Amino acid sequence: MLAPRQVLEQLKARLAEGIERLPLASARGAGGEAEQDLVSLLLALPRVPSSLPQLAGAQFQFRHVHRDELRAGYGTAAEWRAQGTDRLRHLAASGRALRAHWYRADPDETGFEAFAMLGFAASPDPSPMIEDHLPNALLWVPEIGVRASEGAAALVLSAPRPSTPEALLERWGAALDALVPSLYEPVEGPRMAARLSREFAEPDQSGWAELVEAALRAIEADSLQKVVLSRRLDVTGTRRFDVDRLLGALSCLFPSCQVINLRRNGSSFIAATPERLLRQQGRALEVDAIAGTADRDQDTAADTALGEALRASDKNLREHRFVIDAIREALQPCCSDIRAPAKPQLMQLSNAQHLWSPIRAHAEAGVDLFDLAERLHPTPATNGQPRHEASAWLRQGEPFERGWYTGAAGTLEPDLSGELWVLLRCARVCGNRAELYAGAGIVAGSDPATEWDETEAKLRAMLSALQYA
Ligand SMILES: C=C(O[C@H]1C=CC=C(C(=O)O)[C@@H]1O)C(=O)O
Repeated sequence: MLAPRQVLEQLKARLAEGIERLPLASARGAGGEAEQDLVSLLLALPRVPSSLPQLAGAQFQFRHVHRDELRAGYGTAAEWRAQGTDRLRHLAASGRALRAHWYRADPDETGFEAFAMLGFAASPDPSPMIEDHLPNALLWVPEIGVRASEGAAALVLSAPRPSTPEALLERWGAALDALVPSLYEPVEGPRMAARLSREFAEPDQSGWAELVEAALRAIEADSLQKVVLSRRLDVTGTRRFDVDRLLGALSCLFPSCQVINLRRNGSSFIAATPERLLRQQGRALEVDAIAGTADRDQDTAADTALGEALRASDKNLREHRFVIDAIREALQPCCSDIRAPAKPQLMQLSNAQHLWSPIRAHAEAGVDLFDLAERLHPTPATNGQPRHEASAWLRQGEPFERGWYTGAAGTLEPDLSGELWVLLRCARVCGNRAELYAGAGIVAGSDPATEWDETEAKLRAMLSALQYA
């Protein structure tokens, strides 16, 4: 097996030759310079990375253990930000312009593609409080991307053009020096469990009960059918949280979830989410409807009984049905062959089990990830039904801003297909502080105390991992 130094030397030796294959002069004439031209060079990595290091500066990571997939991005080759109700339309315009001007070379025939990160906060409303960490909505092409699946891996080096071979050799050479040796460092194991102190909860349990009662009154009055309420919990640890270890612990505890890290301006937004907003591959779509939750039990018979009770629960099935119906309605105008299973399946995680309906559909020609995100987000799994009434009710009723919690993030391919995950089971982590978020769907028949316990179970996902980070 090649040593990290040899991997770096091999990549650097191939850099100049790879750069020669890129068209570096701008092909655009006068008047066509408003949007960004990009070049990307893909280089095979002779070894799959064992770790994704936390380097200084902006970076993102997506790792899914069961799917054996990882994607990471470091630094910035290009980015676009947007906010307000048209945020996705603005980013779509940039993405569509980029699609026609993104030149890629894959001299090693890795078969991988270049990629960008697309993500956005729960609400399109601009917020200075959140802006200092992540902008409201962001399309971000990293300077150096890492991509691995099924035992193969590649680096994707990207830069704006026009450029020169000398400039790229210097810039990408430095980026490889900073990243490659640390891709093969041994993964740090978990530490002894640290004590976490609960510092601040919004709402507290009695405020939560009032909020649930108010939601039930709105449902009784027929102005809402479902609304998803959430809470924020701030904790401090007895030591600084180590983001690498935290991501490792989450991947270990939740191997069927997408573990995400979005790091900018000194803090990390971290999630281990079971819910995919959508995956588009060509014209094939997969969308998850996840809603309806029960606890787990260490005793197998008791655990099975909890799962069976969940699948038979009228309240949970109604909560779930709103999500399926809204997804169908959102996809109908631009998709055909929309198929949902007759009955929801059970998705079992280490802290909770959910009702889950994987929905499949076929997108019409020309429909891309931006269109689909705009139509689907937010589903009643995180917002409510009807959509606009539930958003308006939450804006008035919820005592804090959700920020990126219940927003979405994922990766976009140059053909504008890709994958987005709903940002659940998440925390914003900075030093020894973490802000955690969790919510629960309220429908007629919901009980405030049971819903509180459900949010506690959801918070446990991140709390248990933070202890070992
Ligand atoms: C809003 C959250 O979960 C959603 C996703 C799955 C199950 C849910 C539920 O049963 O209420 C929620 O709709 C959260 O985890 O914060």
